[in-house]
This record gives sequence, structure tokens and C-alpha cells, in this order.
Amino acid sequence: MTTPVLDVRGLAFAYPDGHQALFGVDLHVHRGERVALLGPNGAGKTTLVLHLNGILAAGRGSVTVSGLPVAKEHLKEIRRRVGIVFQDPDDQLFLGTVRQDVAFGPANLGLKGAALDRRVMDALDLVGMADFVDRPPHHLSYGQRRRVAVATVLAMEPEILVLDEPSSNLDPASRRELADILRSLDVTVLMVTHDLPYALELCPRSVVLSEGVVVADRPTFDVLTDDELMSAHRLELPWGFDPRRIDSLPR
Ligand SMILES: Nc1ncnc2c1ncn2[C@@H]1O[C@H](COP(=O)(O)OP(=O)(O)OP(=O)(O)O)[C@@H](O)[C@H]1O
Repeated sequence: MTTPVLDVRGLAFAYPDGHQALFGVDLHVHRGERVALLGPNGAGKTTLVLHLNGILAAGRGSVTVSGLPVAKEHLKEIRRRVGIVFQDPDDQLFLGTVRQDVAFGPANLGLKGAALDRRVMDALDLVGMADFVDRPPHHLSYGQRRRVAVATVLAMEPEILVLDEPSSNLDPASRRELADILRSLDVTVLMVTHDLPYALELCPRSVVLSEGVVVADRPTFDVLTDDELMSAHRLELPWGFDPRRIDSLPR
């Protein structure tokens, strides 16, 4: 078996006020997988994600990314390997142009000149935003800003792309276009979402976190059709959506 890209073992964490948010979480993600992280509000999903690039430090247990422990001495490399796209694109876009925002991370790693330009354009091409390279991000629509936020992370050539609620606030066409983009990328994906049809469409595997514990780690279809599991952990499908009536599932 190859080394997992993401290897979380026995991760436990309490916030400074004493609230225990994670109780011994195990999660192994291999190269090329797309995994959905599901669970009700307050389950600990964000807390887990914030451990993946060292924003929070494990109380107990460990996180490694392609064999490298998430620890203070490796943070720069860990943050290159783990690209997190936060829910609000405006948390990620803060410079004058799309080019500057996408160049920011790779320039910090020392890339310059033509190599930096190529990296920026390649990342924007992947999300279909190359024509917007000289536009100010605040002149773009929300869906376009989300794509540029994904490009800022792709420009770092991460080993794992972590997306927090990628479909939120997108209109149906933008939601589908982003799904097409994510499916086309040659990168390992961990996606936090409450949008269960999106999880089914994009992620063959789902991990369900509830009250700081992994309660299921199975094919997404199996999770979404397990009525007992779904109702026990406050997971609900949108009205009228039946996973059994989907023609083809992602691989
Ligand atoms: N800074 C903090 N201090 C204390 N408790 C916190 C803090 N941040 C989160 N929590 C608590 O930790 C638990 C897990 O929160 P977390 O944000 O990880 O959940 P989540 O699964 O991401 O929820 P949501 O789906 O609502 O985004 C919750 O009970 C929350 O109230």
C-alpha cells in the first residue's frame, strides 16, 4: 500500500475554553481520491480541516501529509502541500488583480519571472479564468471569485486540495461548472460540504463526522441511502432528491 497523501491518526483537540471538538479521529486519503467530509453543524469538520495545514495543533494524535508531519518546523512545506479553499473567496483574494493574487503564494516560494507567469496562467487555465488575469478580483462575480480562489491554491501545486463548502452561494450553472472543473483536476480532494447531491456527484467516498467522531467512512452512495445513519446524524437529502435514481456515480 502506498503512503497516504493524508494520514490523520487518533486526532483529538479541545479549544482553549475546554470544549472538546475532536475525539480520536482517523482519516486516510490516498493519491487521486476525492473524499467528502460530511456531518451536521458543530460536528468538528472545520476543526479537523484547520489541523491539516497546522492552523490548529493536535492536542493528541498526529497528521502527516505524504509522510511529512504537520508540525511547526515543516509549516511552510505543509502549507504548500495542503491547499485550503475557504468558504468565502474574499478571505483569499486581497490584492489589486487576479494575477497578483494567484502569484502571491508561488512568489513567496521563490518563483519569479517567466516561471511565475506560467504558473499563474496554468492555474487560471485550470479553472477557466485566464481571460480575467488583469481584472481586479472585486469586479468579478462571486462564482468567478470562487474559481480564482481555487486557482490561488492550485498555483502552489498542492498534493491535496481541501475545499470548504465549494458549492455554497453558487447558481446552478456555476455549481455544475465548478464540479466539472474539480473533476478535471489531477489532484487529491477533500471536500467539506452540506450539499449531499454535490458530494454524491463528485466524491466516490464520504466520511461522516458527528460530535467529533468519525461515524462512517464508506462509498457516498451507501452513506446517502443509509436512512438510519442519515437521521442519527442530522443528514438530510434535499426534497425530491433520490440517490437511487442517479444514472451514473463518480469513480
Ligand atoms: N474557537 C472556538 N472555541 C471554542 N469552541 C469552538 C471554537 N470553534 C469551534 N468550537 C466548537 O467546536 C465544535 C466543532 O466546531 P466546528 O466549527 O469544527 O464544526 P463544523 O462541523 O465545521 O460545523 P459547521 O457545519 O457548522 O461549519 C462546535 O461545538 C463549536 O461550537
